[in-house]
Amino acid sequence: MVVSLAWTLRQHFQGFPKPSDFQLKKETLPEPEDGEVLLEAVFLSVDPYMRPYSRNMMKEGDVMIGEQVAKVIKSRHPSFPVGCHVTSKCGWRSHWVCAGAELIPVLPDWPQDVSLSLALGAIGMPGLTALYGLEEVCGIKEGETLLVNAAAGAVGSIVGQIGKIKGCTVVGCAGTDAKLAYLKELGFDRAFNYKTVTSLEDALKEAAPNGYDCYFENVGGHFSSAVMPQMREFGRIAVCGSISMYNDTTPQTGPYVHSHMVFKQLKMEGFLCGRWKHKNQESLRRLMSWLTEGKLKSCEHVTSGFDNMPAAFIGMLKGDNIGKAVVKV
Ligand SMILES: NC(=O)C1=CN([C@@H]2O[C@H](COP(=O)(O)OP(=O)(O)OC[C@H]3O[C@@H](n4cnc5c(N)ncnc54)[C@H](OP(=O)(O)O)[C@@H]3O)[C@@H](O)[C@H]2O)C=CC1
Ligand SMILES: C/C=C/C(C)=O
Repeated sequence: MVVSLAWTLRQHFQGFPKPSDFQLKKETLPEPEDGEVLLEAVFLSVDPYMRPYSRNMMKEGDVMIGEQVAKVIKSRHPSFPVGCHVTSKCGWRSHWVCAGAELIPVLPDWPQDVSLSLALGAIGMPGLTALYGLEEVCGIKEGETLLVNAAAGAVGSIVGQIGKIKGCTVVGCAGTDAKLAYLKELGFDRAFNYKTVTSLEDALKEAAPNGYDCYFENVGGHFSSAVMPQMREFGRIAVCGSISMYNDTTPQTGPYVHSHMVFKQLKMEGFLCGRWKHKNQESLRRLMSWLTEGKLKSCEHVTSGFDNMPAAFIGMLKGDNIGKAVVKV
């Protein structure tokens, strides 16, 4: 019998999440039955989607949703022997018993010198999101100008680097000067701090005087309104997220995009990375090749200790992270 720790949602978030919204509980787990395994968390992910999804998918008292890299410590499933690593969507739990069918093994031949935590970042859901947003939604082409916001984060940092791999001019925005320095290290052509520029409109114009062909949208709200007039004709906008709106208590309103959409003949499409899950294995291999060839770099903001899950989540929403925010147990 194993006693697991689990972080639950004590009460729905009102505005910005706070530590008292979470509660740590103990769960006694059964022994694994045939076809099941016992998992022990190694790395847990904290992601922006947990904020909006908590409202739609969870009730108070539920275990926080989320993905982790876990080690199999007991097994009654032949495909998942003791000692192997998997990704599991079992939430903010230290241990879990589940059917093997619910698990995704990490890529076979995972290089020894690549941290398994990247299965939650560059070689995981955020990396896939960046790739699908650019290839499937934007249909990005060599020579185009790409804009990405929240650019130093898990998704944005991969978006910009794939943009460079594809021969584009890449502009990124982020919220600290340390993040801008990181974007330069990654090869972004231009970067600015959206918090300190005197005019967002002028900063966007200065970074790309001829406008943007593709806009990878992570932020939404006012930022989005400033970009629309600066899209080029036949521009494409991949709406990946809108983190500037997740903690709003009253919805933001306009300006509205319609006239720019019409007269510039823009295409704007929201997407969830799961739409292309049939391509994930091939896509993860491609991301791993870029990483091992040195074309793709990955940075992580690692918080130590399962006890610190809420602090890591709140810190990520505040913008503490450069690269992917993860918790190491
Ligand atoms: N559609 C899909 O399938 C998926 C969508 N997403 C979305 O992609 C976006 C990025 O996610 P991810 O890379 O994991 O997260 P990040 O690692 O980028 O972390 C969040 C970052 O958002 C920025 N941020 C926070 N608040 C604001 C604000 N009010 N205005 C502007 N920026 C803000 C902060 O950076 P800074 O210091 O620069 O402000 C912070 O570091 C999110 O919108 C998320 O919901 C993510 C995965 C899948
Ligand atoms: C799967 C993730 C979705 C968002 C909106 O973050």
